[in-house]
Amino acid sequence: MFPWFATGHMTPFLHLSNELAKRGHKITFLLPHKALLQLQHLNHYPHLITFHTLTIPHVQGLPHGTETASEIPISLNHLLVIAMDRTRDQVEQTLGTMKPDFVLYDTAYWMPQIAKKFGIKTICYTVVCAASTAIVLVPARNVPKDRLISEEELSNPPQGYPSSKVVLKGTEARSLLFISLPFGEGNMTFYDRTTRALRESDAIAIRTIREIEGSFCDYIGTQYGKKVFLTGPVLPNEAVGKLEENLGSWLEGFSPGSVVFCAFGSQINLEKEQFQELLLGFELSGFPFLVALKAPNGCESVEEALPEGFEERVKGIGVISRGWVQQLLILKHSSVGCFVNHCGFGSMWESLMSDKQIVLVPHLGDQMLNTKLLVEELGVAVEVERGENGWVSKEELSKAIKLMMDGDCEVGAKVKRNHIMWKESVGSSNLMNGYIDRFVQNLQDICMSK
Ligand SMILES: O=c1ccn([C@@H]2O[C@H](COP(=O)(O)OP(=O)(O)O[C@H]3O[C@H](CO)[C@@H](O)[C@H](O)[C@H]3O)[C@@H](O)[C@H]2O)c(=O)[nH]1
Repeated sequence: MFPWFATGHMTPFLHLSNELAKRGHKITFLLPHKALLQLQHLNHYPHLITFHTLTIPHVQGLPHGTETASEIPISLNHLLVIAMDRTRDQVEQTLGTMKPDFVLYDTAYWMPQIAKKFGIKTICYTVVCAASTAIVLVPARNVPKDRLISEEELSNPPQGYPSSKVVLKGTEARSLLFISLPFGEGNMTFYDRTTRALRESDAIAIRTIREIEGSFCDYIGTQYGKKVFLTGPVLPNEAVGKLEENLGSWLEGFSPGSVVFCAFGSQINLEKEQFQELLLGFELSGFPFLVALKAPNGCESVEEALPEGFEERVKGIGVISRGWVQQLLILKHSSVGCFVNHCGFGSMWESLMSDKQIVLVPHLGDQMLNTKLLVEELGVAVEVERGENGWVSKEELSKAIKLMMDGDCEVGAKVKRNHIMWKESVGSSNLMNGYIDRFVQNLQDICMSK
């Protein structure tokens, strides 16, 4: 396993490793040392899953010691990509020694080249929604070679794209403009790298299910002329561990379904004004709240960014966490009634599998498409209305929360009914196990083929 050095990528690769180990397979997981510290407790089969740490070279422009995407703002991601490229010799050496049957990777487009030398099959495993690959990263998407792609071009889906609902509108394409920006050795763009990673693999695998994204998966298969295997969402069955004591007893103090929980994953640093506006929105909603957001851009800490007098005003009813929280365990707590999140692919599945009402505030391109899947296709969530330039006002946030928390509101009730239905149909362990069993069979078939 060789995922991109970001939590949202390494975690699903590890969940898949656990499922493969559960079926008796042996896995070597390549990752930076710092990621090992964060992930090792999620390894449920230490006798079968071995972590192999890589030395991440320093790249000029990155803070010294950077090893993972969650340590840097998104604007520096391309430099970490260069650092990943420079681990190529270490990866090659490890593959040559281990000689696995397969290697699963996502962004390292050079993996098929080295794997072929040792007769190892390659699976390009994408852990974002199939819709985002289908709309941006297919050969039919014309990406200009001599200039940056425009917002308007990106808002037009490529020829044959199978949906008119799951598309990017207006300014939503803005966060994806970087795909045509050349960088690093060879001046490749993100589009070049990812399409090459997909094109040169022996097969493509996607962390999704046909029941939600079948048409997008078929489109990707046709575009690349390749087999597409699905693993399902590969969520751990149970949240591991115990909720941190202070937080647990704080939550216990509230009645069932009354607390709003908010988290925006591992990558988003908001602008300070937007960060403050959201906090004021939680206060305005009148519900108790627990917010886990990273310090905004330009601030060293969350404290420094709080609105004037905020903590005193919300004392007892509002908690603003100072770091990573146990999202899965919080989502299991009966006092939590609503989950406000960015709809990263991990959080999208975790929301869907929870019994909490879902309010979405997407920021990045794939998050916008995930949001469309939940809001437009499944009807299990609402998205907070944005103003000009993507601004989320406290009034709109509070309005969306109230809509979802009000038991008598028709919209909230409809969303809840749909959510229960989808949770039951896609959350069954039979369905999830069926996906993994078929995936293992797909791998075995590939192994047998020339
Ligand atoms: O305080 C926190 C915050 C997050 N999480 C967990 O961390 C994961 C976060 O994953 P995800 O929701 O996918 O968010 P990101 O980390 O932001 O994900 C990145 O990777 C995803 C692909 O997996 C993309 O969809 C996103 O756009 C990209 O930001 C989830 O399992 C959460 O449960 C915690 O446990 N505690």
